Amino acid sequence: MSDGLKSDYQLCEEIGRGRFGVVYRCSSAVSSDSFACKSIDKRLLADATDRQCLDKEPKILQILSNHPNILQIYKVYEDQNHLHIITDLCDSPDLYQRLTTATFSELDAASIFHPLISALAYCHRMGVAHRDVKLDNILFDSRNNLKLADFGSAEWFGNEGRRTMRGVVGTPYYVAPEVLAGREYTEKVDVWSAGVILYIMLAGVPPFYGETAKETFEAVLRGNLRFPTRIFRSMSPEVKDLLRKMICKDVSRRLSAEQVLRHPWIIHGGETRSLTDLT
Ligand SMILES: Nc1ncnc2c1ncn2[C@@H]1O[C@H](COP(=O)(O)OP(=O)(O)OP(=O)(O)O)[C@@H](O)[C@H]1O
Repeated sequence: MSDGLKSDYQLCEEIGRGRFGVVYRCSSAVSSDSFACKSIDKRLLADATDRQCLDKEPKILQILSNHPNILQIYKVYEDQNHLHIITDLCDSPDLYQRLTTATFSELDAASIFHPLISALAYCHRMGVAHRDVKLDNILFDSRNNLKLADFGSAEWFGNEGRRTMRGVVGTPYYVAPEVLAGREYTEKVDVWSAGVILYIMLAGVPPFYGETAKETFEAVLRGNLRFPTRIFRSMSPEVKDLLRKMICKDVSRRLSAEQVLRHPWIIHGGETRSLTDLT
């Protein structure tokens, strides 16, 4: 273990495991505050692409460190076999775990969706596309603050005069059709994925799915958004309007994250139904 890490933090119990390493709870030797330490085993990296992702994530997190809803990075230590990244500790259930027990009312969904979209708007303002927005990457700290995490697939756009990206990344249910089609794409792929998340929070099922990954991809490529009456009967026209404008195949008509922040459903915190009823 790196000497710096040993003197600055005390490693405690394991709290999770990913493909490349282990996440531990740790406490600061100075303040005793709790953090997470993600220890990546460099020997598990298969190739140069893995190594690139690994190097990129802390750099991108450092650039984005000023937003309250983006996982903050505090320190990086490297030794011969490991990279140790100290971040906010998110020890409340993630959004995926929260959705295994219940779907959300519009009000509850809005209270989660607003910080998520504000984090994405900030990423886009800073020239970063997340490219893997999904339920399991939406974490919560012990005070229930949302923290957007896992920038391993993120990419800079808009630098060197470039505005578009290429490369198939993401996760089947959430990925935007232009990514699957192998076309050039923009940061609006994150808006599509965030729309899918909002849909899942309200409906309990993704808007596009199939028995296999291939069938799911085909459904995404068709991009035929439906609101089954059985599920959406009681939902406001405003939230359906927002979903249509986010999960929109035509990228030029799809809202930007900034525009989503100004949509009436977001401005009224998911309370548009009662406002509509009053008028
Ligand atoms: N800051 C954190 N606080 C608390 N738990 C965390 C934190 N970061 C990650 N975890 C948990 O640790 C586990 C492993 O996370 P990690 O980021 O290494 O891998 P992953 O993104 O889940 O998977 P993979 O890297 O294999 O795609 C996850 O289940 C996650 O919930």
